[in-house]
Amino acid sequence: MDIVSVAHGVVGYDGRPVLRDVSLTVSAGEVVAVLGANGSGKSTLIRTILGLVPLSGGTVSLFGTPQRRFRQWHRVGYVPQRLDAGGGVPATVGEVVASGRLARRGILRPPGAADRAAVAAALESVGLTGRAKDPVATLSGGQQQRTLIARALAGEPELLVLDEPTAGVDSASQVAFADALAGFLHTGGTVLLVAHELGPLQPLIQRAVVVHDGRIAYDGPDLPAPAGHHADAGHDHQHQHCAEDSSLAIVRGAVDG
Ligand SMILES: Nc1ncnc2c1ncn2[C@@H]1O[C@H](COP(=O)(O)OP(=O)(O)OP(=O)(O)O)[C@@H](O)[C@H]1O
Repeated sequence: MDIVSVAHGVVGYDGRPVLRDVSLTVSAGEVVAVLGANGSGKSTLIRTILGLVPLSGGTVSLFGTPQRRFRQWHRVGYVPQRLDAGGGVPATVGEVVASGRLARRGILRPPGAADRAAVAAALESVGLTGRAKDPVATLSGGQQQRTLIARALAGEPELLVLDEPTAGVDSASQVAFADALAGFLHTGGTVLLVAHELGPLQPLIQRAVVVHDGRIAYDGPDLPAPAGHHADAGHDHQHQHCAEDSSLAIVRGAVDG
């Protein structure tokens, strides 16, 4: 079954086209990375799939249901692009992760054993067991990102959508995240993620979709080769041009051969 299906999707902001006739399907159990240069429309594509940005043309279906009629949002986990952790979130790690259960249990019902077990399993899967009582603000950026991933996993989704889950994240957290993702895949999950650099995620990715100027420029199994020192997991800061170069290399490869 197609978990996600976008057909001829057109999206614009204030009349300015950002996605132009985009079609994409993601099947059950697939791990698809959306790659492309800054501003190419990657975030817009996944936000459109989630119904956070309206289509001005085309259709989106989730789990075989047209998005406008889709109500089973507990089947979808979403980790948005990380905000710079400036302000400090006054919640504990445990509270943030537990909030990922709300769509499952309904706000009025107190958490039960299944909720607590799911939260504990999610914390464990990202390597944050023991940090549940710590305020999120006391964690490193990478650990905060892991908290958000645990929050999404706690909802026991079937589809996980992540916007640059490893951007600017320390290498230990990248590895912890890759392990969590492998565990999620083992349970039959489907993953759609936006990435600039794949790093430790690379072995898990089965398919790359390259967005270029609001269109799908490549969709297939070839992933960008890790480039030189950029491939080093300890290489922490973001090099946007690297992904762009890799994407263009893929596109050229697709055109040439
Ligand atoms: N809410 C918004 N309102 C107006 N324009 C927007 C909005 N969000 C994104 N854009 C613009 O749409 C274009 C595509 O943005 P988008 O965030 O989808 O790209 P991206 O490929 O995810 O980029 P990045 O890698 O920088 O996250 C950009 O020109 C961006 O400035």
